[in-house]
Amino acid sequence: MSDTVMSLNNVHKIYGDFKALNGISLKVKKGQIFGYLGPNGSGKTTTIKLILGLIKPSSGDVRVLEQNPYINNNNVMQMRNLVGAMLEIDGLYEKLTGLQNILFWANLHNMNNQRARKSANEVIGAMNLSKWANVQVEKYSHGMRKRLAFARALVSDPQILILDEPTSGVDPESRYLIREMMKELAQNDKTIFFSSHDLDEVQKTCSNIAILNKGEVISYGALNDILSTFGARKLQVRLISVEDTQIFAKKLQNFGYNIKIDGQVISFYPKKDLNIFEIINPQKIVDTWKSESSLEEAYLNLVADNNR
Ligand SMILES: Nc1ncnc2c1ncn2[C@@H]1O[C@H](COP(=O)(O)OP(=O)(O)OP(=O)(O)O)[C@@H](O)[C@H]1O
Repeated sequence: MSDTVMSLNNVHKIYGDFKALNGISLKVKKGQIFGYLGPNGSGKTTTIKLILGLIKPSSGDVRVLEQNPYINNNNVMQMRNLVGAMLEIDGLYEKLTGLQNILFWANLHNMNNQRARKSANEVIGAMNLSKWANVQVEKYSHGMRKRLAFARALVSDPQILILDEPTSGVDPESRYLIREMMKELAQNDKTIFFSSHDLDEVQKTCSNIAILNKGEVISYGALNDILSTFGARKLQVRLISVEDTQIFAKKLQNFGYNIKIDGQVISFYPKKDLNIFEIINPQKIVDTWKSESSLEEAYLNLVADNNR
């Protein structure tokens, strides 16, 4: 069997006359923590719903563990038992306790009572919710609900976890717990696919990413490859005076560049055809160098380039 556990091949999703996804192709391999990024409305949740079989693609092929998740047959039912999910709307039952919510889910996954109880207590403990296990969910804070929804996704010991913005709006403690749990799962060969707007988090957690913009994948691959390709493009220029820094900054902005100024240093991502010595007197430049790029810089510039 191939080590690809999920794939999308030229997937389109059209709502009325609006193209939410416009030919997405992706592969996610076993053991990867795969970050799915993109501005609001770029199609992340739509992709996640397709992967979970909650909606049907307009065209193209979606596979999870070699199955088409939208079809109902025995193979797909078995596949679903190997997938844990956490959506933005958590679907927790308010009047049930945290433990009851998880046991209910375990029951849907056909776990026997003994295994369900053991596993439920473990995942509740791992998410630091043991003291709240017997409290109704309506009394939980937002961060606690997120941790409980994450625990619920884990209870059946899934091979694949699909998470839609698992850490949005949670406190640093919950964020840390969820992040560390993701890393531990990946070390045990589980695969995690999650959408996020938290680029720092994605940089700390993911092995692979895809960046989506307006329903299209604009960057996709190993995070380190994307950062080093992008970092190689970042240029820093130190000028001899604050005044010269301002003049150079203005010229670059007139050319449409996003720049960052730190004292007398300007950093930006030059296009191939730019010769900086044609727009600033070389004698005004003290030094130029290339430097590392953060995911945030890579993301902002990739999306801006794509929107131009
Ligand atoms: N059922 C629907 N009917 C019509 N349009 C929809 C439907 N669901 C989503 N869309 C549209 O498809 C686009 C993609 O939505 P989606 O929720 O996938 O974006 P997203 O990347 O998850 O956004 P966010 O970061 O804000 O959660 C949006 O423009 C949205 O309005």
